[in-house]
Amino acid sequence: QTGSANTNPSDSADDEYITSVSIGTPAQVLPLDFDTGSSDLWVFSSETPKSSASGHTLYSPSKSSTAKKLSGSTWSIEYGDKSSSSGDVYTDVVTIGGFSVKTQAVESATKVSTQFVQDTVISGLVGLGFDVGNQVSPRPQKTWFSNAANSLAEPLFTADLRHQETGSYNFGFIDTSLAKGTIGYTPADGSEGYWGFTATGYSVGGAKLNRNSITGIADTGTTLLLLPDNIVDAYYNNVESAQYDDSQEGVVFDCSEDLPSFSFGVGGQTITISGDLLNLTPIEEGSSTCFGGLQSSADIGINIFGDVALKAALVVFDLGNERLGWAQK
Ligand SMILES: CC[C@H](C)[C@H](NC(=O)[C@H](C)NC(=O)[C@@H](CCSC)NC[C@@H](N)Cc1ccccc1)C(=O)O
Repeated sequence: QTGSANTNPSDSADDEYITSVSIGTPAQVLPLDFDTGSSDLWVFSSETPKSSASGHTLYSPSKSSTAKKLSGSTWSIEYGDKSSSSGDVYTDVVTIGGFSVKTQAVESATKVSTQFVQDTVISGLVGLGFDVGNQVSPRPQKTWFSNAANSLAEPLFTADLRHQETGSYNFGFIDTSLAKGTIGYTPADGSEGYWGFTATGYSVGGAKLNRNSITGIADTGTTLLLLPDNIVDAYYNNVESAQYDDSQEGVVFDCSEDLPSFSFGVGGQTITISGDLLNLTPIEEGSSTCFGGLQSSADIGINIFGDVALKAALVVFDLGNERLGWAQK
């Protein structure tokens, strides 16, 4: 068995990618953010305070004949951007891309931070990280993918995120036609719950890759490519108008400037992110100053290959072999 779900950018800056997920009987369809950087499936629900829930699609367990309260279980999660949510837990049938998991832990939010309240394009997250990262207590729950893996043709999923167009999350198979290049595989370290890996080097503007390795995580739930200051500086030294903008908390530049590409080595392949993909968006509607897709990871303490990097590739999250595959698109 396999599954295939379309995913769409949430806005003109590709801030998030939205995928429809069916929960319960009859199906309640919610727009969710698939997040390989976390391991909890949580949703806005009938239990979310009305003041926080307005504008969001809600899951109502009471309207699902297959919903069961996981009594005594609660969850609470904090994200790198200081956003957070918490609540209680149900189990219900969850269908993604035509594949159903009958008894999936669906974490219902009784509290959500302002970032989520304001982000009305999504009604929750589907954690696609490793189970060790799940935050349900007293008994941690499995992710949807972990529950599905044994029934899928292959215990893997792929992410094909695209700039301003529809992409896909495929489960149980690799559609190699989505990529131009060969898939390069490298070991994945799931010990922290993330999809951790090491890139073997990098270069700016198509130069030969150096051999300075970069260890980080592949995180579909993070918009940017977040790397160490020395690499960020090496890149923006090639962008004449680049400067750090305190209010934007990042490097900005003239939207009219042509940006160099950024490449990194992984699994014997080279992934090149075009300059266009590294110009994320004007800092505000109609501005001629643009915000960079590559920013510093110094404040977080971990390097994050977020959507800006993932958009350049077909990425294989191979749980069965504990490895990540990357192919140029
Ligand atoms: C460092 C951040 C906290 C403290 C840390 N939490 C994490 O690492 C969580 C699981 N993952 C995340 O905060 C990040 C990975 C950060 S690596 C430190 N990914 C998921 C995030 N982008 C999800 C999201 C999506 C849309 C809107 C907001 C947030 C922890 O629990 O220890």
